[in-house]
Amino acid sequence: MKILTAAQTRDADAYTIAQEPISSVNLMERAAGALVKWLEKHYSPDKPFYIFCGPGNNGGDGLAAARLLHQDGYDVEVFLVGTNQKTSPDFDQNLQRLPQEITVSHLETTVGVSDVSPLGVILDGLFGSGLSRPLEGIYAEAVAYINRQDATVVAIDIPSGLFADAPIQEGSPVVEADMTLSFEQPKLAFFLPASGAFVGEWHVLPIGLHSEFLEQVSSPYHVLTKEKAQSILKPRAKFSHKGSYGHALLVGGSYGKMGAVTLAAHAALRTGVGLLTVQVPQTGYGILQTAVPEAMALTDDLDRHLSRFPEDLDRFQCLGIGPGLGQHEDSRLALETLFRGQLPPPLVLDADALNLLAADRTIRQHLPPDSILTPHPKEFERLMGPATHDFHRLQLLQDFCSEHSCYVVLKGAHSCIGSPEGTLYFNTTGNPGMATGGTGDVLTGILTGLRAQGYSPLDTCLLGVYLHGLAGDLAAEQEGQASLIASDLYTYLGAAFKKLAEKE
Ligand SMILES: NC(=O)C1=CN([C@@H]2O[C@H](COP(=O)(O)OP(=O)(O)OC[C@H]3O[C@@H](n4cnc5c(N)ncnc54)[C@H](O)[C@@H]3O)[C@@H](O)[C@H]2O)[C@@H](O)CC1
Ligand SMILES: Nc1ncnc2c1ncn2[C@@H]1O[C@H](COP(=O)(O)OP(=O)(O)O)[C@@H](O)[C@H]1O
Ligand SMILES: [K+]
Repeated sequence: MKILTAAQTRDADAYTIAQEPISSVNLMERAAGALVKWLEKHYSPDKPFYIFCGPGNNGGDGLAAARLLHQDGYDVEVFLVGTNQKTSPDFDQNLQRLPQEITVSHLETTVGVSDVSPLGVILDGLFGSGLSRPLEGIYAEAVAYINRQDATVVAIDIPSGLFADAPIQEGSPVVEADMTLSFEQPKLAFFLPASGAFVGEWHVLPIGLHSEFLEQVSSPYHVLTKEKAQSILKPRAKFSHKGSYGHALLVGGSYGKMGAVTLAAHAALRTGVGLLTVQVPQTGYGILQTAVPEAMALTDDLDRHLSRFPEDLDRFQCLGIGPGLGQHEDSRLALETLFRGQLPPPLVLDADALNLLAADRTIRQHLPPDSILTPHPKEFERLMGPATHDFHRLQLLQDFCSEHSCYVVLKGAHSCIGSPEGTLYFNTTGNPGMATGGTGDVLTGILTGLRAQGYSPLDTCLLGVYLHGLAGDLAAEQEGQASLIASDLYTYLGAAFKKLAEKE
């Protein structure tokens, strides 16, 4: 699913109005209808609704929703905020249509306005994708008032005060929504930490924008959906054998960090890879053979850290390097020798492999094309320097992928996969239970296992990141988020594969 900019959304709107054709006010009616249908499904008529409307079409949506909820027997109160300035024509029309019985207050100030019922629902229709500058005056006051209330806050289209596709200044007024109901497409801001924190849970409500426009419009930003991940998944053939599913090599582990490569090994095996070998320093031999009997072990000459890669790399279809590797100079030299030598098998690089890469710009120039890198934001910062804001970080991600012809998984609540063409995919699975040590190592194992099976680098990232998050969601359903640990992710990977394969 594409993510459109605010300007593209306006164009989609205009195209639909002209081509369907439908009047602008009827398109608003359709949006409000979708909104109210969702609200009525989730909130019973004993919940009072407090609807805050600004001067634009977002306020118009709020007014239309007020009328529809009222018609269906809900108790509705409307607050008009700063609407003594110029209002949009569709706002005006919906204000005229508002039934007389609905209480309407014009807010000039929130001083003295009593609190709403904590059992009620506030609909935030102050501003939508038309926001052009930070909120001030009565708008900022209304945002502060909404944020003080204990009622559930549902934002229409986007929390007021957020820009759909641009950063907000720190401390500027933004509605803190529990839920955001976004028309037709999610906004880019939903996926990024600084702005996404205001959005709460979000849902997309289709409002029938013209499919022709949505198909032909070009956007570098995509949502990684279940359908997309499902389309990548390959079934296993009846007469296949372990030779059909690739041989992966994981290289990592050092004294005190054998757990990382062990987690990755379990995860690689659970992706269905045919064979797995793990290269560890000597201290790791017994640990690995005991913890992961399905994997073959190779040992380094050294006891506590790695200093070389196996000679016969050609027999592996993917090489995953990094979990627990450490940053010893010997390991850095081994990486440099690997990069400067014959083209190695496809690579997945994580953790200390990335830190070594960041510390030495000359090896980075030899990064083999089509490699997969999986930094968290701090590792990414070491590679690319600090970003001034989340949107800038996306630009840096695109620059890195295109400069090095590689694929980067920038990990986070919505992990973002960048490709050399500049396309970015935002993941939708996963939960905060996964913010615990070792979950990134599991991802490295998953990606290494999938890549060894012949998935393209992009498909490996999309399928692997989706499954990793889905395994986390299934694990959290059973174990809860706080108690989730990294090994739960590979334990639930089988269930994630099954769930992904299910047709709805
Ligand atoms: N295609 C769609 O997605 C549809 C969108 N609709 C709604 O329309 C909204 C967009 O409507 P608008 O473009 O009218 O945008 P807004 O409702 O966000 O209002 C923008 C208006 O407020 C002014 N403004 C912007 N920032 C301001 C600030 N900081 N202080 C004071 N005034 C400010 C602008 O000059 C403009 O007049 C969407 O978010 C959605 O709720 C629906 O009604 C219909 C279909
Ligand atoms: N709040 C969150 N919501 C969803 N996924 C998360 C969240 N926090 C972390 N994750 C996921 O957990 C993994 C953490 O990886 P990483 O930071 O490398 O951990 P480690 O180095 O301990 O293995 C990433 O895949 C990331 O996307
Ligand atoms: K809003």
